[in-house]
Amino acid sequence: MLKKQFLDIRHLDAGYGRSQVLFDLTLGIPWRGGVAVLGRNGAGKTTLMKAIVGELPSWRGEVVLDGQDFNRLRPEQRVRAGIGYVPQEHSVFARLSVRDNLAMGSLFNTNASAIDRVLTMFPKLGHRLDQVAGTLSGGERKMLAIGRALLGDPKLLLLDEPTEGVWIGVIEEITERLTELAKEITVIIVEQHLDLALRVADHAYVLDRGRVALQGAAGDVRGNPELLRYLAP
Ligand SMILES: Nc1ncnc2c1ncn2[C@@H]1O[C@H](COP(=O)(O)OP(=O)(O)OP(=O)(O)O)[C@@H](O)[C@H]1O
Repeated sequence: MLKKQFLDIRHLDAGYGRSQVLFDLTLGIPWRGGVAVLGRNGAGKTTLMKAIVGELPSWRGEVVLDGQDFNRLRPEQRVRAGIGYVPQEHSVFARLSVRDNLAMGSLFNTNASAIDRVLTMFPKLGHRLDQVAGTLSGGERKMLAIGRALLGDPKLLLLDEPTEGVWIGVIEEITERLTELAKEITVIIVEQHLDLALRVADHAYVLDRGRVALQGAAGDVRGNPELLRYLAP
C-alpha cells in the first residue's frame, strides 16, 4: 500500500493518437516542497505535465490531488481545485499589457493584495505595468507567467522549463523565488538546467522514454552515477 501523498499518480499511461508516451508512471508528490522532473528531450516531461493539468486525457491509471480523483475533472476544474500551470510556451497574452495580464490572472481571486504580492515577488514587473507583454524580455515574460499562475492561489504549481530563453542573471532571480515558493506550496519543475532544478527541488524523478528511471531525494539523484546516462542526448 502506497503512502498517501498530496498528488498521487498511479500507473499512468498517456499519449497522442495511437502513440503511447507515458508508461505505467507512479509518482508521489508531497504537500510542500520542490519536485524536479528531469530527462532528455522527448522523455515525456511535458506530456506528464499535460496529463496532470488535464490538457491530455490519461489512457489508464489515476491522478489524485488531495484525495480528489482528477481523471474526471476538466482542466478548468483542476485549476479551481488548486493547480497552477506555467507551460513552456504561450504562457502570457502577448498583445495585452502586463497590468491586463495580471488582471486576467486575478479574475477569480477576491484577495485584493494578490497582485501586490506578485509585484513584491517580481519587482521588475511593477516597472513595466503598461508595457505590452509581447515586448518583454524572456525573463520578464516568465516572471509574468509565474505571477499570473500564482494569482489563482494554487496549492500545486507546475512549471515547464521556467528558465528557457532567460538571461543567466535573471535565472538566478527566478530560481530564488521558486525556492522560496516551494517552502509554502508544492512546486513541480521541469528543467534542462540540472543544478537549478535540484536547487529548487527536494525530490527528483528522472524519466526515460516515458518511464520512471530514477527517483529519490534530490541530493541522492544528483550523486547517482546513472543520472548522466539518462540526461545525455
Ligand atoms: N502533440 C503531440 N502529438 C504527437 N506526439 C507528440 C505531441 N507532443 C509530444 N509528442 C511526442 O511525445 C514524446 C514526448 O514529448 P514531450 O514533449 O513530453 O517530451 P519532453 O521530455 O518534454 O521533451 P522536451 O525536453 O523536448 O520538451 C516525443 O516523442 C514527442 O515527439
